[in-house]
Amino acid sequence: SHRWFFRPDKWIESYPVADGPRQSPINIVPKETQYDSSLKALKLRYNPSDANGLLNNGHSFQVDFVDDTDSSTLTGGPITGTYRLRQFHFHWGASDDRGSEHTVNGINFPCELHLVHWNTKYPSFGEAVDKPDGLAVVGVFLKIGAANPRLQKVLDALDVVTTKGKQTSFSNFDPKTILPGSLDYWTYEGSLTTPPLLESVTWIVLKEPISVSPAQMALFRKLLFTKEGEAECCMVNNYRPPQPIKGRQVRASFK
Ligand SMILES: NS(=O)(=O)c1ccc(C(=O)NCC(F)(F)F)cc1
Ligand SMILES: [Zn+2]
Repeated sequence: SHRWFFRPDKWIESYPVADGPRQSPINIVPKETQYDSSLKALKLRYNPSDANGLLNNGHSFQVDFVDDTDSSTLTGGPITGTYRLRQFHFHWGASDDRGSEHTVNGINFPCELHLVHWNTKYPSFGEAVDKPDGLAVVGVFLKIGAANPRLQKVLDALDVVTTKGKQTSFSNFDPKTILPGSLDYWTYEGSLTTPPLLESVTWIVLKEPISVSPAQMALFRKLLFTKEGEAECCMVNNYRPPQPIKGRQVRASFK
């Protein structure tokens, strides 16, 4: 079943950094975070025409962005300089009681969105991905509620990328439309949550979730981990559980 396709407990065998000092995700305990008045507001400026395709990569699906200019960027927040949007993707569960990677007071959300950005002090994403200040990922929780019309355009494209390796055209989409009203965030130094688990990510987790309906969650769960022609295994529970905080400080941009 899907347990054989996504085995976070096995990753240590090939990626010793799996039990490193700054692994992600983590459980966020708001009462243990520290408000930092020096944290700036997040500035997300995305150009919808940079959206460039949607891919089932075998462990999630991602919407890729053209990142050869500074037309879709993240600035401000806890970071210095300019980070370019590379892709966004999601993690979700087999049922609505789990699926997110970060948790808040031990609470799991059914889904979590990650917007992946890389530091333009490096020449490319590939050069940035293994540097301690190389990436900045904005995490957004999805909680069960009313159907989210802004999400629907992404979900409607999934029926043609059911199997691993399938991709489809996807353009003219502004990720700002799937962000919550408030950009209040928690931030900490962490890692990629999938192999190679590189400790290169400044995490920026938004406090306010966006909504998703049960019917919309069912669309995520129609994807497969497997390639066309292989015995089908549904793409669910593609989330890594929270990792040890190891003394890290989680800062809050809000009181
Ligand atoms: N789930 S996450 O932490 O946002 C996350 C973000 C990006 C990647 C990624 O690009 N892996 C491919 C690479 F770079 F070659 F390693 C993996 C995980
Ligand atoms: Zn992710």
